[in-house]
Amino acid sequence: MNLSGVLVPLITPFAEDGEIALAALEDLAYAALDEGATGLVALGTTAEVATLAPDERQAVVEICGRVCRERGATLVVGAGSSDTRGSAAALLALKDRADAALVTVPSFVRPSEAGVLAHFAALAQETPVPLVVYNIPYRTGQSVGAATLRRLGELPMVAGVKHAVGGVDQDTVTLLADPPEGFAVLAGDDPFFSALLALGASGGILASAHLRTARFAELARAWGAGDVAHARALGHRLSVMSASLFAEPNPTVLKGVLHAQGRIPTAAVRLPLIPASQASIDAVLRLL
Ligand SMILES: O=C(O)C1=N[C@H](C(=O)O)C[C@H](O)C1
Repeated sequence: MNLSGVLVPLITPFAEDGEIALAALEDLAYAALDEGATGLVALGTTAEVATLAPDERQAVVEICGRVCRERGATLVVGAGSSDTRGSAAALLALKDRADAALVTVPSFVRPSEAGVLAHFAALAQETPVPLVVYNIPYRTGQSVGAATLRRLGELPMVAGVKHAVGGVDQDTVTLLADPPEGFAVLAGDDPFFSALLALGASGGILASAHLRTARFAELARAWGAGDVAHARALGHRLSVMSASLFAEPNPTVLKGVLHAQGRIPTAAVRLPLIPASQASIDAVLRLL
């Protein structure tokens, strides 16, 4: 398993009849890996996972798993909920189907940081695959500070964190100054990818990397190699594109752009998301 470089959380393309466009999904998966991504994330937020039926989720994981196996790439699968027992059951179902699970900090419940730690400690005892904690307080309503993130990173089956706090705050700097041994800190807010790499993040899980995948991979390599001048300039350019992609709720703009490029059959999203405006889509197309 490789939790460095760029992992692409795939969108779920829909056909005219509203069903998943499986062939287009497979094409996106191959394209991401062939253009330099180290892995894929199936069933992330970007996949509109909340709207997918169980059989649809299974089909997505099967396609992503097959493509990753063929390419020798890492597959991370989104799993779990705000219910610890239910999350443990969902993780058991990933045995032999994923290299790692992306597990969001329990949302809406706001269990306290001690509760978050207890949740992941319980999951770490039962999970058959390593866990990547998804820390995204502006979606979950639960903040997790650097001290708790360090303790999470010391749990035996916790391999990393997808860190998406909407900026570069003191906890981010503190964590990256001294992460636990073998604990991968992955940027989860696309516009801050370059900034987190500069601070020592191992990579990122980035919806934006459906586009210009090779350049995002190049950015990770440039920071890793200490090529600061190149990394800084490239990072600024990609960050502008990422910010435009997130001008409306993810993945609505991204889907509009992929459709305009002819890579997916429709730009459709499922409610409660609504399609992005043409102005937002055009703004990204102008930057490509
Ligand atoms: O699905 C994901 O994983 C991602 N989701 C984030 C979000 O929608 O908030 C964005 C990030 O690029 C990856």
